[in-house]
Amino acid sequence: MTTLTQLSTWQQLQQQRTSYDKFSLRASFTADPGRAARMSIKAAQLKLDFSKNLLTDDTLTTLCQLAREAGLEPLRDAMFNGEAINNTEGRAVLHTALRNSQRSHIETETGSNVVPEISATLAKMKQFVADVHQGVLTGYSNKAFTDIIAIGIGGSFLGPKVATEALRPYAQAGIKLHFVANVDGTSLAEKLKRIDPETTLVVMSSKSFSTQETITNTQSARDHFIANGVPIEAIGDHFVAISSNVAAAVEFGMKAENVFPMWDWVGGRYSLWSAIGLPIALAVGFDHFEQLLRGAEAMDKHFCEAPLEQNMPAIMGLLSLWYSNFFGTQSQVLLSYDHYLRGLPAYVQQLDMESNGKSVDKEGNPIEYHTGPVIWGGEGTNGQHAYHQLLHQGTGIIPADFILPLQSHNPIAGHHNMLAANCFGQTQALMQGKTLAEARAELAGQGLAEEELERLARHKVMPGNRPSNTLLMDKLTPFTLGSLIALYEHRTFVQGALWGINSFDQWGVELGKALGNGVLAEIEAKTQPNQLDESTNLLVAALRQGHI
Ligand SMILES: O=P(O)(O)OC[C@H]1O[C@](O)(CO)[C@@H](O)[C@@H]1O
Repeated sequence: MTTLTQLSTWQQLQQQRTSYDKFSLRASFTADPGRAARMSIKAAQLKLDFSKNLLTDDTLTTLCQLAREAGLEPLRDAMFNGEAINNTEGRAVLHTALRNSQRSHIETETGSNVVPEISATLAKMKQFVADVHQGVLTGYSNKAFTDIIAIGIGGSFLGPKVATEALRPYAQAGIKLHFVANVDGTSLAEKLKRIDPETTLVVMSSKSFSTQETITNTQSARDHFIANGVPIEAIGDHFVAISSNVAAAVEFGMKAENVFPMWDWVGGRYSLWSAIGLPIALAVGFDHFEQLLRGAEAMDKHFCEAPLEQNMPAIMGLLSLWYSNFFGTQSQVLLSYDHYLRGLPAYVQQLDMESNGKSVDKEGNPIEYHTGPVIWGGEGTNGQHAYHQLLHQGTGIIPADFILPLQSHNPIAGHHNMLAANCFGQTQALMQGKTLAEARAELAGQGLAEEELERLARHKVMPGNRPSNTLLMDKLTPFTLGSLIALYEHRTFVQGALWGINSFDQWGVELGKALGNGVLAEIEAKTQPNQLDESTNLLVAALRQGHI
């Protein structure tokens, strides 16, 4: 089998890479007035400007050829068609089916059509949301729900949390959402302080129904509710669940009709489109949740139909590979120039790092190139007063995605133009940098004496040539949010597909969970003491004593 690095296009890219030592983005823009218009794509109500990348037309063509040679398109089609591309778990990967309003038949590898159960679940969610909002479903005392505590972790938390935060302008009046993920009791306790159990609904989300944090938080919330007036026989009115393990949820005390299904063919970090999105629908209404699905569906269509040279997720994935494997970059930064999108970096962090943090290929062979980058980021303009210094003048290249809605939901005079100017100005500064001559001229303009000017000039030099994408949308809406999240899902897929890894398992998190259970047994003195390594034994002993 030909490996990625043996492909002829990989070798062409290696040759092309050498010419980038002399490549200047600033000069490219001067020499080529059509660069930005040509290196821009509009799809699914998003616009990507990728012209501020270390990229020539030739390299773009070669990268797309690499994708073709590596079989990206057939693998993409296999995913959309329900083939078991998650080969270590023998599962289909069908989160895209959850938002497909066109097809009535999508089969998993076992031959079962998933569409009817998706439709039935959406209908059930719609009814449930309407019943909660209209006060048809109430707590034990027949008072309407005012608060929802959503308990879940990882993919059963980040999607609902980030989408609910992002869609705040569409919030349903009279309903407050609270998210609890961490097993740190403080997280739950702080939320419980803010709610009245009598008018609070708990939505527990756990695909497996075995995740320690989620089970423990839900049990403790149930204890709190019972201790604060909710009759034990009414717990089923206040607790609902989303899980692929319906039996376990019912055993826990949920009413069977209030357990929403999840399926093996939806990965946790790809699950916000399923019933795991119930907290989103409760927060913003089912119609807006449907719009979120439509936005993602529009991006799916684009990903499936656009030629690679005009394909937003493909180009973003290829750029990621270009930097990781040919420039040695280790991380990528996401900069949301929208307060409502402040959680997106954390969402994409899980999506990408849990998917592509792998070092063997699909057959288990060690791979010889760098895979999943570290994903991090935050909210513009805060980052400009913190870590942007490293982006501009640090020793390494950190490719950046800048995300900006053109219209604000809160157009307070002047603010949005300043926000946008900061966003665009940062991409410009990263791209063009500042030469030594420019630094000198600037200092001379400030009237500095020659010696002082020379002393400072080198500190003011900015190398430039620092790559960035700019993603624009008219406005942050449920549709554009869906499209944006699906874009990052598919970017992640493209990278994993090219690297030949399985982006849909996460075995790496299992060892920590298993060892954590062993440590807990020691802490609770259920096993012989001092069975662990010396360092961990001493840590456990300190905890038991309660002081250092
Ligand atoms: O929904 P569950 O089964 O509680 O799992 C929560 C999370 O734990 C993981 O399995 C591992 O961290 C994630 O992939 C998943 O989203």
